[in-house]
Amino acid sequence: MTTDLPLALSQGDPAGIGPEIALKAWSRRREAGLPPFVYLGDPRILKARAAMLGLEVPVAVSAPEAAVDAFGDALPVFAIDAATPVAPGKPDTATATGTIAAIETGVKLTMRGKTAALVTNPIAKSVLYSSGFRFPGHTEFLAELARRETGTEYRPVMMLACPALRVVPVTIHIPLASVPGELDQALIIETIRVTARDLSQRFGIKAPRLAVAGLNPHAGEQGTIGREDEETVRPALDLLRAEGIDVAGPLPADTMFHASARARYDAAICMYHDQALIPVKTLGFEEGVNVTLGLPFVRTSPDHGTAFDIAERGVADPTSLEEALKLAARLADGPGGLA
Ligand SMILES: NC(=O)C1=CN([C@@H]2O[C@H](COP(=O)(O)OP(=O)(O)OC[C@H]3O[C@@H](n4cnc5c(N)ncnc54)[C@H](O)[C@@H]3O)[C@@H](O)[C@H]2O)C=CC1
Ligand SMILES: NCC(=O)COP(=O)(O)O
Repeated sequence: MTTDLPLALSQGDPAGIGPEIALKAWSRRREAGLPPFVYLGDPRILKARAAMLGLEVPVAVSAPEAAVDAFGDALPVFAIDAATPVAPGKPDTATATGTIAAIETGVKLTMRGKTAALVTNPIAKSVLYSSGFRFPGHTEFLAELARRETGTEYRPVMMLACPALRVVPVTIHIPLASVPGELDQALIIETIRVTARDLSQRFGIKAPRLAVAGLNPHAGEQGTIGREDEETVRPALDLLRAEGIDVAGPLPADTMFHASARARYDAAICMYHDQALIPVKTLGFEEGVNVTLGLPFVRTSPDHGTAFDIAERGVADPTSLEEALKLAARLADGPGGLA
């Protein structure tokens, strides 16, 4: 990373594995070649987790401006008071305020030039929803926080990437039964435009090749197995081709993800969450990264969730977080990324 700014790393759900993988990543900073980062969260929770798991990590409360210098000797923490006890593996709505505050702080620091990019630890959507949080996930919340900073509306697009595959779900965290109703040409067109632009401008892929999955089995089999692929997806792709975007499809999703099919595109555009995330997590769960396109700043995240089931055990793998930190630093530096 050429910038002298640290990355901001939000705490995520403190009852999950976020604190543990942050501690482990810091411990592996030299061998993993990690850029400096400042953790946004409650230092007492981090210290308690380190002690519980037997991780010898010094934690130093630090302003972002001092974090790069501090990083060699201690894990710098920009303190956000959680004001509530946390039990690993036991999600609690009372922690939502601190979780949300860490994300808000990360956006402010990054958009105001104090940190180079934002990396988010996983949140449990259900915990935040039960506290009244009205966004489906980070992706949409970050666009709203960016709008509050600049007054501009952003179209956030989720992309997950591992060395073998990049995927973009057009619809994200909605019930499967709602997908056909939510899919429309405007959503498909906007999602693909943002993907093509950011793959080119941020990832340095000059003319991105995009493969678009149909919604239905066999991409609708000429309209005989569902009408959406002919009536919604295909016309959207025709319009994008007329704009010069390299899109293939709608393609049968079941034959898009084997090795020789993957060699024909730079990203797969999928119609719903699991159509996109099953292949990418199958091919690269350990090193997969979630990156939000369409924002005026860089945001990445590990591909996994809060893993409450292992939060007490000390067995969480920090690799995906480490890859998210490295990708955030590369993207903050300019075009590069996983290309
Ligand atoms: N970026 C984010 O904020 C994300 C948040 N989530 C949230 O996470 C919560 C739990 O979701 P799940 O579907 O259970 O997925 P999960 O990824 O938390 O866990 C799935 C399985 O993978 C294991 N696992 C996950 N990360 C691991 C790691 N680093 N090392 C070792 N094992 C690991 C878990 O122990 C579990 O058995 C949900 O509330 C969901 O909303 C899920 C994905 C992304
Ligand atoms: N399944 C991906 C996921 O839950 C991440 O969502 P987000 O919080 O990054 O919007």
